Amino acid sequence: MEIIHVSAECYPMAKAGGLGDVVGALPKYQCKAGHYAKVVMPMYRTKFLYSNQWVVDYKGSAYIGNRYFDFTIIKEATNKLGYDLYLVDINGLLDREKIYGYNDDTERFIAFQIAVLTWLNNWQHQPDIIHVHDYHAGLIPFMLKNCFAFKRMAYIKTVLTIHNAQYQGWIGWDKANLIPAYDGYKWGDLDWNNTINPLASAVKCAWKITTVSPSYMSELRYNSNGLEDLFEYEKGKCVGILNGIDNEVWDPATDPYLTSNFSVKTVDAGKKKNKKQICETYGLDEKLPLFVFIGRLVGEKAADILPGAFLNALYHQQGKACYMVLGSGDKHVEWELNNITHQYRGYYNAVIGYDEALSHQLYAAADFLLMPSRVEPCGLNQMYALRYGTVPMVRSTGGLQDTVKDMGEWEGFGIRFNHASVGDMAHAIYRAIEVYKDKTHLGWMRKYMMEIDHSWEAVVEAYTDVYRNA
Ligand SMILES: Nc1ncnc2c1ncn2[C@@H]1O[C@H](COP(=O)(O)OP(=O)(O)O[C@H]2O[C@H](CO)[C@@H](O)[C@H](O)[C@H]2O)[C@@H](O)[C@H]1O
Repeated sequence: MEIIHVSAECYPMAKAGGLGDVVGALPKYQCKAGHYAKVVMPMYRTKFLYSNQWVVDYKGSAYIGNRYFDFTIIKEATNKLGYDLYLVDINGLLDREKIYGYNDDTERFIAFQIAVLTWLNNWQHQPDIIHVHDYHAGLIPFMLKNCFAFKRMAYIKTVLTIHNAQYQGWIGWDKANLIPAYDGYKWGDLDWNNTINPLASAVKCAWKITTVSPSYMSELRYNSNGLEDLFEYEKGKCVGILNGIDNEVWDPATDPYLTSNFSVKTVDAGKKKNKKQICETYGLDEKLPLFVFIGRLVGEKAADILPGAFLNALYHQQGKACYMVLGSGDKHVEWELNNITHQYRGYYNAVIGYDEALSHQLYAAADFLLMPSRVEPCGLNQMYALRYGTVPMVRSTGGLQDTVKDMGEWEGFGIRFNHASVGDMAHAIYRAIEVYKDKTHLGWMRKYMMEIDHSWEAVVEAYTDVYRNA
């Protein structure tokens, strides 16, 4: 099948979180399975753009509202990612340093979607599937079905994958003219609660919907930032498919970012070397268990409880553990997390920012990875942790409960807790410090975790079934 993935992120071109990881890997494994998968995304000014070769694939123009714009589609010249990567260059709109966070993000992503459809409309043939990811590409199913300019493609099957339903891309009706002319009777397919809601529109118009774990699929029917009734109504076309991870990128045996590579057989010694390097760099005690948090510092990840939880643990478990944070997001949380560094030197450190290399080093060095998420559609961090022999400590929600079994259960290998609260985290940290003393148990868990298969190879077939059903 020929599949076009449309997304705002794709690793290694541009990544702000897990969306980038998934869109960067799934097409590669679909191609390996015999499909012809491609990715099209905005052209941001990233390092990957400047360090690779590109060829022009298409030049076109379109309108967004009454603004005329030219665009160019360029293609990575060597197929080095294992699939064709296309970038949409719209001068002045998409060619920026960051992916999100501009006042005109609405215009940017609508123009991106119009450019993608204008490009596809000029193909001689039609792809089998247009696979859109999250709300940034969420207007495509509506535009294909209802915009006069794209009618020729109205029957191309569309699949929406929801990585995060918290963000829906709300647009006021005063900006409705940004969407190309469409059949006016169909305005309801754009609307949710008197607002244009790109995610809701995609849920209504896509032929099939997937979420990134089965538990999250059920959760959306009672917790989806206002779309609960819609998910209940559309449940017939929804499927939950647990994400995979790219075992080639995330492999402790070959990971170029690590001080010392290791495998299942050498995990204890390998982790020790990586931990030593991190502890030396960040002034921590390598003899103590190392707890790490990596992620966006936002409410969904329960980042707001981290400062309290760390202070509590640092006080009550004095001298028994070290903690390290890598993340960015809410400014107040960043400030609080930074502040602890001065109070508990030697036992705690924080790097505020985004650092891909350091994230790999931390998965390898840590003994425990904290994920107290309030909402976690799938979660990739815990799967990376498993692969690097790091015990995940997760709140029982979404994909976290689909992938982590508490060590109190038969063949359990992680630590689970029920509430995103300082109390629950304190208890979880206490349990972790206890198990750290039992080297036999810890060693068994590490080896067991590293052998769990979360590869994309095992997942690709589930997506193929969804495409076939569409
Ligand atoms: N400061 C930093 N420096 C370096 N790396 C950092 C970083 N902050 C985050 N990362 C990296 O970003 C990724 C985060 O992925 P997650 O899946 O945990 O969360 P996210 O909420 O972004 O993804 C959403 O989409 C994914 C994919 O479907 C779902 O798994 C998830 O539940 C959903 O919320 C990981 O690769 C992590 O290492």
